[in-house]
Amino acid sequence: MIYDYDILFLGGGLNYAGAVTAAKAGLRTALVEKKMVHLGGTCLHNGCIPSKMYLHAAETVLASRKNHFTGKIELDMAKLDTEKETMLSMATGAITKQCSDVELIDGEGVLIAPYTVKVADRTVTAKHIVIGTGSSAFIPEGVDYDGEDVISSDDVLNMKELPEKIAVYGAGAIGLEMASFFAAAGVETELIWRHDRLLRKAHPTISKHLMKQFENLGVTLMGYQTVKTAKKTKRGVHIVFGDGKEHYVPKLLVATGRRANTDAVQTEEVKVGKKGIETDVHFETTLRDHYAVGDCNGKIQLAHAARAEVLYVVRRILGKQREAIRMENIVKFIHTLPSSYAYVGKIRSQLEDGDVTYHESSVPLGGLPYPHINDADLGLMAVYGDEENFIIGAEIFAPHAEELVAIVAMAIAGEMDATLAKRTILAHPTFSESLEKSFMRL
Ligand SMILES: Cc1cc2nc3c(=O)[nH]c(=O)nc-3n(C[C@H](O)[C@H](O)[C@H](O)COP(=O)(O)OP(=O)(O)OC[C@H]3O[C@@H](n4cnc5c(N)ncnc54)[C@H](O)[C@@H]3O)c2cc1C
Ligand SMILES: NC(=O)c1ccc[n+]([C@@H]2O[C@H](COP(=O)([O-])OP(=O)(O)OC[C@H]3O[C@@H](n4cnc5c(N)ncnc54)[C@H](O)[C@@H]3O)[C@@H](O)[C@H]2O)c1
Repeated sequence: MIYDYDILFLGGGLNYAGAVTAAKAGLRTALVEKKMVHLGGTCLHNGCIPSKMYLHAAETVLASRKNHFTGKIELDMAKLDTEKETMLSMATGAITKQCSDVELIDGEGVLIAPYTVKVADRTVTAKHIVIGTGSSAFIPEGVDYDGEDVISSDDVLNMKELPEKIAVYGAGAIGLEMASFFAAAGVETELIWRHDRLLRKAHPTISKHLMKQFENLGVTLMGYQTVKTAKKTKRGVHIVFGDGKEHYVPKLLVATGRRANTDAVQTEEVKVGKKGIETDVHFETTLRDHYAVGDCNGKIQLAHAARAEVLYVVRRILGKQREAIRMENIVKFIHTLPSSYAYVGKIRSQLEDGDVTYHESSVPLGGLPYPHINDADLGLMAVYGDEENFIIGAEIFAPHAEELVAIVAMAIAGEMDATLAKRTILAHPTFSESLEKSFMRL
């Protein structure tokens, strides 16, 4: 069969990185994106980048509330939104430029048969197809999303002014990040979730301290609650909880997870499961030469995971990839304020459930001058070693924990044991010196 392309990427989120690599390697490459002005996908336009920009701004407001500052700093959301749009259009322009050797096809693509994608009235074929159609906000039954008062993270990241009060439903990555953003920015914030603790699977001290951190921010914690119905009314959003109690709030942010976008798959040979498009360890679907990467395969919903997966697929097609990706080596984090939670490798709850002997070395940050200066008295560094004291994981609760955890991520990838790690002498005064201390005590 003669194909139009060697490789076609369906969806232009992190898939673009794979398309650029494939085209550079000389493959005839196409990328189909239904919203070409949003090339770069959710991470760039409605996810990682704008949310971190917002958190960074709110962090400044929070820091300015300390006693030794005078005056009141407020967040101008309209100006922040304008700056965000400028930054995003620059970044989209840069990505488009990188794609100069990729044929960009603007439109919604559907895999209608093996090796065949239909975009409007055009049908194109490719020897390899990489699906990267992402995910969308999941709205639970009974919740009437309207995009104005009952909103999703997409709507928050396009807000032109802050509400006076908001309730956030769901305590995963988005719920915790956005509750931190609103509270730090001075919005009266409620956090509603269905379990007793926050971050139930995290180190128990971190879980406890994160709750304390939210209390310190002034967030009203409403655990053990499910929202049965939520609907906009004249008095605000009317919420009825599972136990029948009623509540009114001006705005409700629904952050109860994201579901894989799988509608583009219209051929039975590619199996779609409950979590997303089914794939093996090589991200190949049930149909040979057809791959699914990123959020749509339901494995890990993170931008760097999506990027690693698509690059893995392209390198494998080019015959350059030998080892499968170790999913445990992917750093996971939640950006809360002032301390964030990050982990890599195995965490304590997984180690407790398994039958491996492990050691834990934890260093609390409370009482140390440098964390105190940085409002991180609730922080903790926990590093885990196996029976032979090889480093197998870490959980960190500290400002920008997602950066600090990189040290451990590299130690794990490099199969370092505690003896080698102990050779490291890190700077003072920093957060990383507490990590050095946890290596020393392992
Ligand atoms: C608020 C928020 C904050 C986040 N923060 C972080 C963070 O800090 N760090 C992190 O790692 N991750 C974060 N994430 C997750 C991250 O954004 C996603 O994991 C990542 O974007 C997934 O990339 P993807 O390429 O799989 O999908 P996407 O980026 O969603 O890209 C999919 C693309 O496919 C297109 N598409 C869909 N269907 C079709 C079709 N039929 N035809 C053509 N095109 C189609 C879409 O328009 C889209 O551009 C965040 C997510 C959200 C919502
Ligand atoms: N810093 C980051 O890396 C970052 C930031 C934001 C988002 N993300 C990614 O985006 C994805 C989506 O984030 P999210 O917070 O929406 O999802 P999530 O899976 O992290 O959390 C969803 C929350 O909603 C709850 N929930 C699920 N179904 C529910 C239901 N029917 N009723 C009530 N509660 C329910 C869950 O118990 C959980 O607390 C995450 O998987 C994450 O990987 C990552």
